[in-house]
Amino acid sequence: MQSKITSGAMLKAMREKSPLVQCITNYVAMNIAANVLLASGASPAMVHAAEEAGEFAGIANALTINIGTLSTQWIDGMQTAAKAANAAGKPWVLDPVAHYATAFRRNAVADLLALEPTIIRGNASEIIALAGGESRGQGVDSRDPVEQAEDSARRLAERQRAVVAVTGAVDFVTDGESAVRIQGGSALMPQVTALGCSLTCLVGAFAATAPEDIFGATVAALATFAVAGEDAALGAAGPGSFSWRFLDALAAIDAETLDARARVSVA
Ligand SMILES: Nc1ncnc2c1ncn2[C@@H]1O[C@H](COP(=O)(O)OP(=O)(O)OP(=O)(O)O)[C@@H](O)[C@H]1O
Ligand SMILES: Cc1ncsc1CCO
Ligand SMILES: [Mg+2]
Repeated sequence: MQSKITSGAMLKAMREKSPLVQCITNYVAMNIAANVLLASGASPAMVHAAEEAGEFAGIANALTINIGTLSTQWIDGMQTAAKAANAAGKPWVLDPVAHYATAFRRNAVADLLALEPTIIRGNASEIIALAGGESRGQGVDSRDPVEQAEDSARRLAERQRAVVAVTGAVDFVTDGESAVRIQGGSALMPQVTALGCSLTCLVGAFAATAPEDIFGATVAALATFAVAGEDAALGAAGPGSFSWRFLDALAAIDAETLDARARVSVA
């Protein structure tokens, strides 16, 4: 299903709404992800404890769940929040960080998939493994090209009835029927930790803005990262200066620029 409104219009609407996004993310990502959301115009809250995660999911406009630094207590919070989001009809995004690495992660992700995430966002190695394929991922880092994950993404999207976003040099988004590729970004992006985790949170912000157009919302979030990544790379001396330039670029990008520069093509 192709989106009826542009990524730029989505960005504008997201900023007008400034959605509250409950991010259950890892210790590495918490700070950068919150800053990415603030710079983009959304309102992040890192709330993960089982005692409150479900209640908070009732308040938030969207939920994102990332298994990067997992523990049994965190899994309780994730499941409670996902169930509450489902009960309240709110979209939620799963980021299956390195789920192939250990049995603990595999089991946690299988249980979360059973709770039917609205969107799954991962790197190529994660998506290949999630669809049952043999991935070459090393820890949290992808070692597979996105092109190799495209069939896996389509299968996973069909199986889960979810939108699947695979990120890397050229991103790929599919709902199992339609698919697009998004070019842009920078080779410096995978050299800064947790930008993928941060993108997962931003996907939540766009999904909260356009729950009726989850595919278009996902594309808009990825396109925003792609254009901001290009801008941040200009003049960046390396991963360090890229990192702060990226926040500035996210804050500076406007709807017209996004629509003029987003490179989204039907796959
Ligand atoms: N080689 C590249 N060239 C351009 N953009 C890239 C490249 N690699 C990644 N990106 C971009 O970086 C962002 C994060 O995607 P990535 O696939 O690195 O996530 P990830 O592996 O889950 O990251 P992390 O686990 O560190 O959070 C996306 O916007 C993606 O398009
Ligand atoms: C480095 C790292 N380790 C666990 S989560 C994380 C952030 C990138 O996925
Ligand atoms: Mg990741």
